[in-house]
Amino acid sequence: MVVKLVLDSFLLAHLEVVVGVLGLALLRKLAFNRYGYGIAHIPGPFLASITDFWRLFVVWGRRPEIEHIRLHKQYGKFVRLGPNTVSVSDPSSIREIYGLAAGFKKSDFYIVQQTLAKGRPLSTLFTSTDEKFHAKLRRAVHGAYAMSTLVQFEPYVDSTIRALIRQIEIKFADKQEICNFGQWLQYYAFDVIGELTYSKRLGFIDNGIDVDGIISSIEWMLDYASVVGQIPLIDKLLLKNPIRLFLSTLGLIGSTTPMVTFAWQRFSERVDLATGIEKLSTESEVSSTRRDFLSRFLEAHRKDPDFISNDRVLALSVANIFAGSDTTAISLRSVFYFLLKHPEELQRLREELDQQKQTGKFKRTDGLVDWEEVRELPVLNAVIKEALRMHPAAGLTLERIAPPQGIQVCGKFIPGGTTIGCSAWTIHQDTTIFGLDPDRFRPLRWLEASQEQRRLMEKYLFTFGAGSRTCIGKNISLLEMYKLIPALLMRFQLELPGSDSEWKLHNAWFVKQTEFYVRFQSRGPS
Ligand code: HEM
Repeated sequence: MVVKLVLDSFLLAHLEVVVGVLGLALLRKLAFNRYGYGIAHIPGPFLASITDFWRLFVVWGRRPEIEHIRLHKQYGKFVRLGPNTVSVSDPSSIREIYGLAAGFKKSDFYIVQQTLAKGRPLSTLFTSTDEKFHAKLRRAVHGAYAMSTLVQFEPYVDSTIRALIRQIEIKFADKQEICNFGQWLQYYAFDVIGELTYSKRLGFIDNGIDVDGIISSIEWMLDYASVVGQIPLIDKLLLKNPIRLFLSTLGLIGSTTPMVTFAWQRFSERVDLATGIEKLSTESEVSSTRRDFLSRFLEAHRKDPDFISNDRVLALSVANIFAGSDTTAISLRSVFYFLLKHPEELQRLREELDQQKQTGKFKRTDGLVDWEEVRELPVLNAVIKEALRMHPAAGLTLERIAPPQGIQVCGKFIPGGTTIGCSAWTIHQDTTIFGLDPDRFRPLRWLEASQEQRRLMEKYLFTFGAGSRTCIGKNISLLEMYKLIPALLMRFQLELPGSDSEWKLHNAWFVKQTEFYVRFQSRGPS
């Protein structure tokens, strides 16, 4: 009490001095931010150079990709986005930053995305920032995602496509009701991941609902992580504050993320938690032949139980759901939306598919197509690549930390510890690679380009990232897209409710589209 009184009277008597000292300390910090990190020569907004709150607010505005494109147009290849943060939009920097031996590691932005399991952050394949640990984990499971396993995954994708078609027929085709197609594509992406991971559709499509609120919980997490991830320290005061985590480990408060609860339930339905071995139930009699992700992760567990522990198996499944569902839904929405906005492109694709069908190239009689039949179709290829270029799912720079000794990027020295990265949204605007009209949806650019130009366009398509942390699920997502798009286009006539219908975009790390409505009409039996 006495101490407080003395302190109060001191503060009152010396208020100006106290304010002056604090002001000086703040100025010193701001000056250090601007000049102390060794990147003062990199241009960018003044506010960005003195405080990370600038980029936090840009991201909070929910359209940072527009700001990033604008800034690169104004300042060139290098833009300073924070006191210690740089965005690069030169395609040749991709190899330098993300290359296998480049020596960069993921930034703390990814730690903010770590979901919690009983108060412990889960370090997954996607969110791990320890590159050695990551490399070992990736080696242990990469076979599960290899191109050669795709054929074994096809039946799982087929059954989900059939379920989606059935629902569209029942609810929307030839009816007045307009389909919230964006949402159904999300149900599709979640159910496919469920099928692939657990051999079990999770019920998004069958029930037409967000099962266990899992989609909205991921949405909440992305909203949070995208903003807070700009100043990761804030996460330690909020979701990952030590007191909260401690109380959660004691079970006094619940902090387990719904996505983890969800993955854990699926996991414990299949695995005897005491032994870590798959349960033998009538349903899993097929387990000897079942080759879904979970059984592949459990195989890795049997090979190296210490490293691939039960928790790691859980983390691997969570990474699939987190990284593979929204991203695929976003990409599918882009394909359909851009096609519907460009009827001549839709027509070109329809003609390609109809011709394949009429000439007996599609063997199946159930209206679906096999991966082998569609993976090389030129127009389909061009449409998908162009949609992935126009609207990459990840809407911020893929942040990395420069190695301690510093490094040259595009001829510029970047000091060790600098956060640096490229965003697909700015890379894909590069006119030297993608042509003079990069903001137009023009699949023909992929067909008209010379062999050399196409090679460059493919090389610098950054939608799936690059290097050691490149998307491990790319083949799976392509499988999901290459099979669904023809199946729907051959079965239905799709149109936007009005010629001026526009989707809405919300960039919370993943650039999600909403209000994408479509009318369906049957095209007759296939
Ligand atoms: C069109 C759909 C997809 C897009 C656009 C996409 C995009 C990306 C990107 C950009 C990264 C790199 C992130 C970074 O460097 O910061 C990534 C990593 C990853 N993706 Fe995908 N992804 C898609 C589908 C999938 C699917 C279907 C799965 C799972 C089956 C998946 C699982 C992962 C995982 C586990 C990582 C982390 C890989 C690592 O660090 O080793 N993704 N994805």
